[in-house]
Amino acid sequence: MSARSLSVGGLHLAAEGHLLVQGVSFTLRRGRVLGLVGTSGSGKSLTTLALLDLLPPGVRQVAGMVALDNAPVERAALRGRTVGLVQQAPRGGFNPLVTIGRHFLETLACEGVRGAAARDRMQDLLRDVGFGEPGAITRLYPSQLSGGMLQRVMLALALCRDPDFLLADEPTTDLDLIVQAQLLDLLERLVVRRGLGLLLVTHDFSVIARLADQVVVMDAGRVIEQQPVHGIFEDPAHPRTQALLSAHLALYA
Ligand SMILES: Nc1ncnc2c1ncn2[C@@H]1O[C@H](COP(=O)(O)OP(=O)(O)OP(=O)(O)O)[C@@H](O)[C@H]1O
Repeated sequence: MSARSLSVGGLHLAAEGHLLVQGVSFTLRRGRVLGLVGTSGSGKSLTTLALLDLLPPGVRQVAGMVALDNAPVERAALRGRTVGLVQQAPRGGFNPLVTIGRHFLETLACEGVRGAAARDRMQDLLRDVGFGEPGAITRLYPSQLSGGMLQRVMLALALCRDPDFLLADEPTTDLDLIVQAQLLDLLERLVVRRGLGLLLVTHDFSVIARLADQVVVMDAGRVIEQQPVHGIFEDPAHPRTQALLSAHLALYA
């Protein structure tokens, strides 16, 4: 049965004796978007990776737990089937010597889906992320696709196992504004249509304003504020959130 919520509680991460993330807790709900925002180095990516036990070498979890519907779970077992992951800079996430179709077929084979069933599923997934003619895309190599197209392919690959939750770490960084807007529209459609619970990691308050329901603000490894999106913009409580918002408005308002 599908889980309704994915929580992280009391997460502490350390490297070389220093705490990098301290006491981070939040809950992601199906059909909702949780924005995780903060300056560069505030601990957003490490927190996201810790949810799936994918921390880089040298960084270890010293406390904390991950739970589905409040029941603690083995994090590695969540990968793919329960929780999908999309990261920034999609070109680095592909094998340049292998076609897009091969990427799908290998991922689906891990699920035991092969042959015509795998090809049908691949076409459906590519249509779901907005490719009108999926057959043309599957024959191409990663270098033949734009950054925005690759990000959509990455998204489709993350959806191969029909996860309940999606972690998207800076999914629109490095994309031009039009492609960014298209990708955010697509993510919103997936949340509504599939009932995905989306963790949207970003340093960009415009992205938060566009998509998030609930917002967690991190600074120097800690959660400094957590509230519904309108509260973050209309009545930010923490001075650091206020400073981040002012900096954003000075640049973009
Ligand atoms: N492999 C690592 N070993 C040691 N320290 C690390 C490692 N990866 C990240 N850090 C440190 O952990 C802290 C949090 O990093 P993290 O990448 O989670 O930040 P972030 O908020 O995602 O930043 P950005 O928006 O730039 O991606 C930073 O101080 C960073 O230097």
